[in-house]
Amino acid sequence: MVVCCGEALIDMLPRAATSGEEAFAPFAGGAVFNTAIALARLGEPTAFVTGLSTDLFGARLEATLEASGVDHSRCVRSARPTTLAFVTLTDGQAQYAFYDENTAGRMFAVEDMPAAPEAGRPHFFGGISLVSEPCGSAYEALMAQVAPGALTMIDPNIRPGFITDEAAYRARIGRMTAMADIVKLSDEDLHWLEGPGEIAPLARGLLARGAKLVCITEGAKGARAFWGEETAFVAATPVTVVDTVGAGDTFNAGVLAGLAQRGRLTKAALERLTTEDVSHALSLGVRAAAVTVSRAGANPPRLDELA
Ligand SMILES: Nc1ncnc2c1ncn2[C@@H]1O[C@H](COP(=O)(O)OP(=O)(O)OP(=O)(O)O)[C@@H](O)[C@H]1O
Ligand SMILES: O=C(O)C(=O)C[C@H](O)[C@H](O)CO
Repeated sequence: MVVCCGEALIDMLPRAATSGEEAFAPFAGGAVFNTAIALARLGEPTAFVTGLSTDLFGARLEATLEASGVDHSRCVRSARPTTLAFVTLTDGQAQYAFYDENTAGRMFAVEDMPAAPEAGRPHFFGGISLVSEPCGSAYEALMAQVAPGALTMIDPNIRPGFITDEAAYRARIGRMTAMADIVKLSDEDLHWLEGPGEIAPLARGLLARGAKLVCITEGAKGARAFWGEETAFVAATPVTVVDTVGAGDTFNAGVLAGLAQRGRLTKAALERLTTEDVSHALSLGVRAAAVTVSRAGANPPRLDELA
């Protein structure tokens, strides 16, 4: 079972109203929520840890978790509101404005979890929860608790417009990427974190700081991976893009599910990665993400929708 830890929110997506005025429609989202849903729909046993509101949107998020078969028994319920993300689209490319003041997700605390963390299970972290406080500190502490005994993966999913204390955020992502066995970054995230330059040496810098596998996504081009002295590339699946919401999140689930299918989702097994393992994982990530970009909101695919 993979444990996904981070934000569940509502993406408000622009819709042309019949009157011609602007309107927004709610879709279940949050980077880590999307990864959890995608993993379960790809057939991997999945648990989700977050601060979940009991409001109308929280109930909708919980219903989506339930319908997708995600174990949500460790979510912290509260009457605080659900975090909202207002999305603008330019040629399908999403930009986000987040509203997380005093929300159930932002106020998440490890000590409020109804059951103890699942030590020993693979854990996934990321998203805007690593920017805000107090949840950022809570997820970092949870990662520090599980990382010595369990495989961990991080996708910081960097949203520069949302970061207020850049020095503190850079320090946190530096500590968490050094703790993680698998680091995923988009090419834009890689340059925001590591500066300008060729992708390969920047990715290898992350390997030198402790990661065993680094995945770099390049939008419509596809995705690359770096491990040991090796590298692999899988081209994106060409599709008609509706919106890119959840592309990277679904890709992450494909990578985790692909590694699990090859028996590589433990710290020890990750040391013995082969090109076939990584190509299988990248290819599942790329194919699943292509379905996500081809429909509205994140809404990741089930395994039987990949054909
Ligand atoms: N236009 C596209 N056509 C086909 N596949 C795409 C397209 N855009 C993205 N993808 C797939 O999704 C993967 C992740 O996309 P991207 O690099 O944009 O990640 P990201 O920036 O983390 O995404 P997001 O933050 O929107 O979730 C890509 O590697 C690719 O496989
Ligand atoms: O949770 C995050 O970090 C997000 O960026 C969430 C977005 O609103 C969206 O659901 C996924 O990219």
